[in-house]
This record gives sequence, structure tokens and C-alpha cells, in this order.
Amino acid sequence: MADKTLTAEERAGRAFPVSWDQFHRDCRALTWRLNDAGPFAAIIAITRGGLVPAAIVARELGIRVIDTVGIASYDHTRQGELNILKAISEDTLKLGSGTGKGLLIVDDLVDTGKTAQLVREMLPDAHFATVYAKPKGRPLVDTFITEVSQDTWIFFPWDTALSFAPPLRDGAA
Ligand SMILES: O=P(O)(O)OC[C@H]1O[C@H](OP(=O)(O)OP(=O)(O)O)[C@H](O)[C@@H]1O
Ligand SMILES: Nc1nc2[nH]cnc2c(=O)[nH]1
Ligand SMILES: [Mg+2]
Repeated sequence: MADKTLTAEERAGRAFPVSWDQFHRDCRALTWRLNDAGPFAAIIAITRGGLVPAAIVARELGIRVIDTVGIASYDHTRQGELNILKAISEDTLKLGSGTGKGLLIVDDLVDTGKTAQLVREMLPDAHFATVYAKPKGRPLVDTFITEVSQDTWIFFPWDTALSFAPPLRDGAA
């Protein structure tokens, strides 16, 4: 049974820090794959994590209609109830014929897949893309770039800062 006193990050154990450069490259690689799956009438970014990849993908694919769906589940690193903070707009739903056909949903990652599942229920025919995917959430994603193990915590560049790293011989991991 999962230890409820540990955060999701602590349970993960392994760290996968991603730099801005790396993230930009991975988003561009994602766009190459999405180019064959489109065209898309609009992008729906799952905020907040989906905002940065959505901006890069929109720029590369020339998509100018961008909507958001606001979902929060992690309080920093602890997953709680899923909260819909902002629904998809009526205009976007109409563009996707009510089912999401021809629409692209973008998020930074899937982990347990709970967020993805909720958005998929809103737009079952939309194309779902993430930059990173963990095995539990992977079946819910149509297109992604890099798979990381379930026990990995991904650190995004907007959540981190450069800091001193102790040398290996002083006990650094
Ligand atoms: O597959 P899951 O286990 O549902 O986790 C994935 C979701 O968790 C993170 O969002 P978070 O809820 O932390 O909010 P944020 O995007 O505002 O950081 C991430 O951006 C995904 O949206
Ligand atoms: N930053 C970050 N947020 C998450 N939310 C769910 N899993 C993760 C993860 O691995 N990294
Ligand atoms: Mg998110």
C-alpha cells in the first residue's frame, strides 16, 4: 500500500530534471509527430502544465485558436481530488462538433492518467498529446515523446532554479 505520509515526489525516488533547452527540443519533436496526426482546428491546454508546451506546439503548427481547461490535482507534489477550475469554452466545443473531433489537447505529462481520463471524458474524439508519459497514464495518450518510469519525478524548468550540486565524492547521488 502507498505510504500516505510521503509526497508523490518522495515516493517516486528518481529525479528527472528537464532544462528549458531540453523541454523546447522535446516539444519540437512532439510537433513533428503531431504534424502527421492533424490538421487541428484548435488546441486545448490543460493548465497550468500544458501552457508552455501548447504555446510551442501552436507556434510550430500555426494554430492560433487556443483554449484552456483548468484542472488541479497535485498540491505541489501530493495528489488530491481532481478539481475543474475552468471548463472548455462553448466556442471550442462547437469547433470540435461537441466530441472534440479535430481538436488537440496538450499537457506536459501523464502520470497516473487521472487528469487525462477526465479531459478525455469531456472530449472523447480529440487527439491527446503530452511531452512525457509514465506507464500508468500512457494508454490514455495518443502522441508523446519520452517515457519515464513510474518511480520518476519530472522537474520542469519553470519549477526549478540553478543551484550548487555537491561533488560525487562528498556523497552526491
Ligand atoms: O496523470 P496525473 O496523475 O493526473 O498527473 C498529471 C497532471 O499532474 C500535473 O498537473 P497538476 O495537477 O500538478 O497541476 P499544474 O498543471 O497546475 O501544475 C501535470 O501537469 C498533469 O496535468
Ligand atoms: N512536476 C511534476 N508534476 C507531476 N504531476 C504528476 N507527476 C508529476 C511529475 O513527475 N512531475
Ligand atoms: Mg497539470
